[in-house]
Amino acid sequence: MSRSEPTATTAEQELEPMPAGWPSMLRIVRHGYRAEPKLLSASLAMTVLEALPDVLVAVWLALITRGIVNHDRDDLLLGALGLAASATATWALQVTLGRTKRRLGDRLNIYFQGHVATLQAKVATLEHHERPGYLDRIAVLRTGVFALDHLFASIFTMVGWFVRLAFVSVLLATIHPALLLLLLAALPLLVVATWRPKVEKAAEEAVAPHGRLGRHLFLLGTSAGPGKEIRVTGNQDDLRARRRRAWESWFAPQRAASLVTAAWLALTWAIFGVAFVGAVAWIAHRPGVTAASIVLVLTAGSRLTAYVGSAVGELGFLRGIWLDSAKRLAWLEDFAQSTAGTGTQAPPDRLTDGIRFDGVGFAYPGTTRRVLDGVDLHLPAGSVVAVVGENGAGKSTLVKLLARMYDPTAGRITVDGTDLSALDLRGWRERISGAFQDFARLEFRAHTTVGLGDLPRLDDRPAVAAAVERAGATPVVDQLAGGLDTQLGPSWDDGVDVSFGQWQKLALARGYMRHEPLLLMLDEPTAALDAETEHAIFEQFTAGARSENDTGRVTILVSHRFSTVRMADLIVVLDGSRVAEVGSHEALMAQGGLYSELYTIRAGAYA
Ligand SMILES: Nc1ncnc2c1ncn2[C@@H]1O[C@H](COP(=O)(O)OP(=O)(O)OP(=O)(O)O)[C@@H](O)[C@H]1O
Repeated sequence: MSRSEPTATTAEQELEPMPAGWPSMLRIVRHGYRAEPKLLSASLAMTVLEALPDVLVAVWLALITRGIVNHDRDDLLLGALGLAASATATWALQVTLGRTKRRLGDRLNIYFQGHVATLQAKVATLEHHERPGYLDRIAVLRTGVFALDHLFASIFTMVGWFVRLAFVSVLLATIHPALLLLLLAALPLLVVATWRPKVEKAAEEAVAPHGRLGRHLFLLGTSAGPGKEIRVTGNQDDLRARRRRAWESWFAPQRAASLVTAAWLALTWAIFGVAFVGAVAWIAHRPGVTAASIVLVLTAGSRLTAYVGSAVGELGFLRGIWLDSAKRLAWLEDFAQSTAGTGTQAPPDRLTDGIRFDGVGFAYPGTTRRVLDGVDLHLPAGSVVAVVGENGAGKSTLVKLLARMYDPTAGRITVDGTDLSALDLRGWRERISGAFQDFARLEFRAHTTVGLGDLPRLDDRPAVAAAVERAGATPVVDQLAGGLDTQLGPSWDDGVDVSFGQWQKLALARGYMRHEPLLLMLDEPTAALDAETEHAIFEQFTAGARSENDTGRVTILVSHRFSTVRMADLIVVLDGSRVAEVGSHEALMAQGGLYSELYTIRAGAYA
């Protein structure tokens, strides 16, 4: 295996364990009951009822046999009528229950999709999108959520099989109590059936990173964008070999686990089979045994076998798929809750002092390397602050801490003297705004795409037009056939696509929508634009930031372009996770340190 490929355990390393299975399942059932109490109760009641006529078939067959052997017309008639009644009741219940369950399934499906989407949006941090182990959990849940309604179908079926098992056991006990020992013989089977999916799931989870890598490489090999690069570099064969290795590393351990558990299952089936044949032989050889009781043992026993088999299969599904989805959903609920933040203080209306970093250190969850260390900074109210540094110096991380996508692991950040973590998270997010290098392409009509930057002013056309103007996106909108009313995104009716840079300008306009933010974060929001355009946009912006700034807004600007950076009031130079220099362009140039060195190398190329 290549050193760059993931080891099987990396993803789940040091993650908090998933919640326990059965309590999670109970939680999901409670959700289902809250969402659809009537349909759920009706389905359960019918499931229990449905078991009775099915089991009684053994009794009717025994009666018919006794009627034939004894030439008893009453037994014969009763048995035949019972058989007909059982068949009719089974059919009627099956049809009604089938429809009810389908309706319940559809409704629960909609409910759970909404619930998972809401939970994902509620998670206040980015951790579940950035940490490999969480990505695995969410990826499985994303596909699993479409099947969560089946969990209920599975539970009903399970309940049905166990009710049948109980009925048939009573029936066997009426022939001879010793026949209940057959249930004991079924126990190892049920134990193995419960254990098997757990082992297979553990094997699946251990190799999940290989699966993710395989899918990633497959997408690389089959998508247009990477396709260009792969052909130019001639990497096809290497990628194909890596993908094959990834799939093999993913598949082989799972197959091994499956073979071992299948062997155990076969053994326990054999134990049950021997016990069943033994029970029939034993009953047949008992003195005074009647043909009717042999028929009863045979039919009840074979039904017992069928029920055990079905219960085992259903238990496997329940344990392997539904229990796992339930655990993931319960985890996501807990996770969303844990990231909600405990702060309650409202952010100030306007900044007077600004934002301070006191000894701030940060390591991404699940890692030990500090990507920010001992950061002391004062970002004065009303200022435009540029953050520069080499790739990986921690610029975006600093921005993420300010947006509270993560909390510092050491030190603290304060806003006008109040700890950022003491502020109500939602309240703080409502007072910040931003545009980022990895922006979202929101495929709506252009005015919505921009207006979503400030939900309360979504339909405020002048506000949208002003934001478009400030972001230098007016030419983009002018070029659209329907102006701000144009549908963006080629996959929609009348939808048009715009270039990467144009999407980025619209995203920047979205970032400018909030008119009174306390903090505006611009993390390389114009990286796709040429240096002159970026320069022009920020020249206009910084002039505005100084003249129309009633809230003491701090603007953080991350850029690699020194022609833009030099316009800032304050420049923070990050180097190897620490703040190397802070000051105005002139002061830093006079200092002759890292900034002046970088400026001299780079500025010539862009300014
Ligand atoms: N989600 C993450 N999990 C673990 N490490 C991360 C994560 N995101 C970033 N890092 C690491 O943190 C360090 C700082 O990353 P950051 O994105 O803040 O750098 P940057 O200065 O913005 O870089 P660039 O100029 O390339 O955008 C890098 O070494 C990066 O590998």
